[in-house]
Amino acid sequence: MSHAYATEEQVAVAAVRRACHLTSSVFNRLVKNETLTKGDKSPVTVGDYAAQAVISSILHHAFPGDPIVGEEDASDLHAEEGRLMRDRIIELANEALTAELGLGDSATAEELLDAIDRGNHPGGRDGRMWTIDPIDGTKGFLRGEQYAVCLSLIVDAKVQLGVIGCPNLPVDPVAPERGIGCIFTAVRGHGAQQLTLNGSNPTPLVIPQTTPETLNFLESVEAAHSSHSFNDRVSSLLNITRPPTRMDSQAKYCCLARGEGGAYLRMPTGVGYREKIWDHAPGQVLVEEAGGVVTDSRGEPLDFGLGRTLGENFGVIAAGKEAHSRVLAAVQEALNETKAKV
Ligand SMILES: Nc1ncnc2c1ncn2[C@@H]1O[C@H](COP(=O)(O)O)[C@@H](OP(=O)(O)O)[C@H]1O
Ligand SMILES: [Mg+2]
Ligand SMILES: [Mg+2]
Ligand SMILES: [Mg+2]
Repeated sequence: MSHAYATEEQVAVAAVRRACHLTSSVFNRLVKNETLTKGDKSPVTVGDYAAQAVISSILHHAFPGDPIVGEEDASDLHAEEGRLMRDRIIELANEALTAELGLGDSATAEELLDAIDRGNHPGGRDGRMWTIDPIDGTKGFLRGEQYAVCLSLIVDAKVQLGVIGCPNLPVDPVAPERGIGCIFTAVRGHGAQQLTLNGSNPTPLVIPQTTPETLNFLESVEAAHSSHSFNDRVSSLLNITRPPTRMDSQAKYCCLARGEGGAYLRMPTGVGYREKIWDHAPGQVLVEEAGGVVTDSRGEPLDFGLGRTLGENFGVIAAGKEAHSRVLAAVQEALNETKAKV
């Protein structure tokens, strides 16, 4: 790890590992009153809050001056109704923080809620900032399917480091006996790799060439998050015969980076939703460092300097270089068809 972000990468992998152990152990013990519905109707669990507290505390310890753009905030936990959840989050976060990192005595409830709220940075074009998505794909997490613990370092609006932990993802899709649980890391200019969940056995990742027979789309499970019907249309324009692979979270970027699927296509459903930077920053650097290309549906790069969101939603196309240009052309053809209809 001889590069400018070696310390950041080491700290980020340690933080993601800790959070992955926390979330997978929480899943087996999750009970009904440990999930809330946020203002935008999306779910959040004690696992999301505790994992953000852990990652934010570890980052603060190592890089006290760095701002954080984190998905969660502790506002729903201050009220009396939030007390049971709050106690559980504190217990889980302290278990994870004191386990092996030697961060000293247990943190107080106030310190951990502050750690969660340190994720309130507005983002922007200048300087260093971290993004945390403590559980990406909370719906997948609740179903016992794919989810990801996602961390990135953005410097002057460019993602320099991405670390994604996927506790439920098979280590090797064609060798199920190797078990589940992987961590993916990428540093701009230094490649992408997959590690085991305990941080060992680094394997470099390079996206292979695809043909229409081997190409298929990776897409969200949730129809509300991206248009399944648009992807169907693009598939038929490209003569893709394999059905799409539906999977929650940035595990889609990880699978793409190691040669599964061939293209990740996420087109807006038309409800005016703005994509969040923490849902794409680590995936973008991972796919680019594995030799792929990530753009919106116009072929423009994603802009991580606009704030907490990517701005107006033109969707996301991620694929290997050659597949990307074919998919982009088909996406534009499908968009033109839609325009011609209205
Ligand atoms: N209407 C919408 N359109 C696109 N993305 C949405 C959305 N509503 C929620 N999301 C985002 O979709 C993410 C999950 O992506 P996917 O569908 O690929 O698993 C969620 O992340 P969280 O689960 O971290 O909240 C959330 O940020
Ligand atoms: Mg969420
Ligand atoms: Mg997310
Ligand atoms: Mg999340």
